[in-house]
Amino acid sequence: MSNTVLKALESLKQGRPIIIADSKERENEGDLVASARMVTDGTVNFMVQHSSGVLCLVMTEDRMKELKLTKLRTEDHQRDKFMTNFGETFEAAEGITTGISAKDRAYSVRLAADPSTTYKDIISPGHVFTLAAHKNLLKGRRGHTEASATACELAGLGQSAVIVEVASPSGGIMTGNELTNFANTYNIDIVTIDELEEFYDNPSRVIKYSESNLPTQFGEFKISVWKNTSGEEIIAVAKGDLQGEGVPVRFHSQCLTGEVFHSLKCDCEEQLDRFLQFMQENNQGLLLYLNQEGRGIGIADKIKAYSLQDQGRNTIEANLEIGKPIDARNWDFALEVLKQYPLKSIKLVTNNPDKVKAVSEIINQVEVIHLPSTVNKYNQGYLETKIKQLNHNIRINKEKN
Ligand SMILES: Nc1nc2c(ncn2[C@@H]2O[C@H](COP(=O)(O)OP(=O)(O)OP(=O)(O)O)[C@@H](O)[C@H]2O)c(=O)[nH]1
Repeated sequence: MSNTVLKALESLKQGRPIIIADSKERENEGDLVASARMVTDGTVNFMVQHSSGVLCLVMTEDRMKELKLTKLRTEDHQRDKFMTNFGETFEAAEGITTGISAKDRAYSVRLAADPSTTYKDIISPGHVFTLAAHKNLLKGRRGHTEASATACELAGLGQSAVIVEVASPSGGIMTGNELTNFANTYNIDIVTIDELEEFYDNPSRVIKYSESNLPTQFGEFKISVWKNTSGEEIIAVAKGDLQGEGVPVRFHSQCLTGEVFHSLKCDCEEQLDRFLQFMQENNQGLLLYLNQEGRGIGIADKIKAYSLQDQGRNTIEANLEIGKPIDARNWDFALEVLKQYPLKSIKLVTNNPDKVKAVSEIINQVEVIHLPSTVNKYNQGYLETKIKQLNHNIRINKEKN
């Protein structure tokens, strides 16, 4: 289910259309939906060609007010069983010709969806219809208007969408199999309003996107990729029964220099390898591999900090000198992923007190296991700084064993 939603959100981010289908009980129809901020001229052209041509910009009521577009609710409105919240039509005040072409409408839509646009930048009436989404979205009204605003919000693109109803060449509105075939022909993602709502209501909004076996030199594991709605990813490497007692768990921050190039400046690769070995020996465990290169500052700044460390600064001083925090990591996404596993009591493998504090907030039984780090002439200062200034509980090994 959620994979479908995530794929659709990805399409919206790229300015491509998706189809949102509603239930048989309601209209039983599909609307072509695109993000109003991201929509391309080509997408609007496609939407116009496969609809009756009535292209609507969905926005919040507040935005409609800001743009001084009046909602068209009248007494008559009560007789509309769908309670469609039409607003006045509009188009860009400048930068278009007649306003009706797909290109002109795409321009008008993008303009109105741009938060910096004011009512002075548009004129009304124009060639783009408008719809106000209910302020409680699908909780307030289960229409395509609210579903499209929900989808765009989930994609991180604000509650502004552009929508049309998909028309059948027969002259009717497309439903059922005809809609599915249309989506397949043009490779368009279809999501239902129910799927969107379920996804929106899930407080963690993280999903396991993919999973496979992973044989390694340490043993056989399962690798999965978790995603959140911001498009961030966490890699989970798991082994065995995770419901048992004392399951080994580790949050591991990415370290390209250590893990790919086997740098001797840090103990990251050793900690990773030791944990994979530990999972294998225990025949169970969960590693969450986090995209937090350089304690969250990224590889480019980590290397900048390294060059200062080459000149004698320690790892803390170097980060501060380049204007970065000592540690920019945040554990929220990792904790949400951790919550998806049926863990009761764990052995948290780390030397970092911050990780212990974070994990202990969501799991009651946390035993902490400290794995040793091997000292060498390049990482000695780094390990000492971590022990003395960052309170890491590192047991130093003189030689790797
Ligand atoms: N900015 C910066 N990042 C570093 C440096 N050395 C290693 N890292 C990064 O530090 C992260 C690992 O943090 P560590 O402090 O080694 O260990 P930890 O993850 O906090 O704790 P453990 O669970 O005990 O391993 C990885 O993202 C590495 O890329 C450094 O000198 N500067």
